[in-house]
Amino acid sequence: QSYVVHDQQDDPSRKTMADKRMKTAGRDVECLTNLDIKCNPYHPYRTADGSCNNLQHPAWGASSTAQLRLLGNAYDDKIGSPRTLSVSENALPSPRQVSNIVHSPSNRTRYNDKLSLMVMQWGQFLSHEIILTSLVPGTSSISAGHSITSIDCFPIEIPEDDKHFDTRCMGMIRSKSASDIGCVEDAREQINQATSFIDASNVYGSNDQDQINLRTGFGGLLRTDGSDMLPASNKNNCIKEDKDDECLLAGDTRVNVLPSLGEMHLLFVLEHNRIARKLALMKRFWDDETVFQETRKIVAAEMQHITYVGFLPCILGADTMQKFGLKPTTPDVGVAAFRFGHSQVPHTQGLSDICYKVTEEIKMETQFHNPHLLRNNYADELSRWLVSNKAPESDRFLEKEVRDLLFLRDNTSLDLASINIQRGRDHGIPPYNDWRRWCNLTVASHFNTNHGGLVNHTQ
Ligand code: HEM
Repeated sequence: QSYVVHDQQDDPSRKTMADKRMKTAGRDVECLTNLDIKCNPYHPYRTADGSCNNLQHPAWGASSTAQLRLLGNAYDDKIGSPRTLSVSENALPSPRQVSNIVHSPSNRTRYNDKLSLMVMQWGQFLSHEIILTSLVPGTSSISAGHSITSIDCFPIEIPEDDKHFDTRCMGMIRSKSASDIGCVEDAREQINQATSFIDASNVYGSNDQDQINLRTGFGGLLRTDGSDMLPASNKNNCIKEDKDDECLLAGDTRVNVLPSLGEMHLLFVLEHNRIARKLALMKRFWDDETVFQETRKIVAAEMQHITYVGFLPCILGADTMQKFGLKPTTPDVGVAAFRFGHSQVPHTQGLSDICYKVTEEIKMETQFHNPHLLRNNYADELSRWLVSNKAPESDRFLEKEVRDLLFLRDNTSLDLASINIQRGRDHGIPPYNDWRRWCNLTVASHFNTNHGGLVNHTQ
């Protein structure tokens, strides 16, 4: 293979797109269409935003494009109104009520004897690699504000007899509408801010500006804090202990959500720099851009390899892998199928010593948006804990820490199961039985929950 380097900045068509992205960086996203993009067919590397992967359809898989559907939408009005708002007999139960009956943890967590917690952690890291659904600007789905002022608020009703929450309402904001900003016509669609390919965009960012911010500009290296830790971010998206405290910066904004997720980001930044240093020694005439792009290519290939050789067979099984010829993930997975990993989330963050003995188990609810464990040099201990402890079974149960105590702060928290259900309605995802029909399965008339609940609520 020849390593001809085309400087993206010298390519006028790329410049136009980079300029457009620069304008939007740090602000609300715009959407890209095939018409916006002019590709250089000779450019040897993936673009930062995933455009031009397919020269005939340059926007396919690019960041800031509308998400696709396998089945048509199931909005109440077929345009964008969630089914739950229906006053007809089709009105749906509160997601929290469903969550209480279906997803409430069983007395004892079932563990999978074959899978370590790293399978869960890779799942989350990978899901952030291929999907970041834009929310309505200026809001955050994690804010549990109870005042409903905007049509984009989509709060979750909490039943009066709820055992955990004493308020009647859990805040949720609708995903941004791609239709509202002219990305698509007709019905409401959602936007993916990440590239859809496994191209390590969660390590390198999903647009030109983010990628530039993450690079040192010399030796092809990515930025660190100078001592093998992720660089500091200027955003306020984590818990700060004092005014000088800083959150972590990575290619995906969710890096601070949990220390074990941040640890995966750190691992890949260090891996990038390890390879870049070796390449720079071997190819002394390569400039920063060439070392960076060649290393990025190798790191993305590593992520693909881990996903297809390690992760997917654990999740899908060898037969399904064979049957579908290792097919890449399909549309709709982000809001529907891929959230299966929420049931594999454990109830702690743990540390293991060099003999892989667990030395500490820390309550999960103290660790959300709290990067201090990682920053206090526990990265190795966290990694050892992830690879040597069993993952909870992938089932319908979510641990209390994510079902009652998600993002706990000032006595306010959220339920991830309720949010998943409500998000499905927000996106107009068709009901369960439509998916069973699509998979050639029989239609279910009730959930056999062993709790005696939810019969006739299969809509
Ligand atoms: C480790 C603890 C985890 C926490 C605290 C967590 C939390 C969250 C939250 C708060 C959301 C946004 C919900 C919304 O507003 O709709 C979300 C989305 C999502 N999660 Fe998780 N999650 C975790 C693990 C996982 C795992 C293990 C997987 C997969 C194996 C996963 C896959 C997803 C996917 C695909 C989305 C949708 C992303 C998007 O559309 O932007 N998560 N998660």
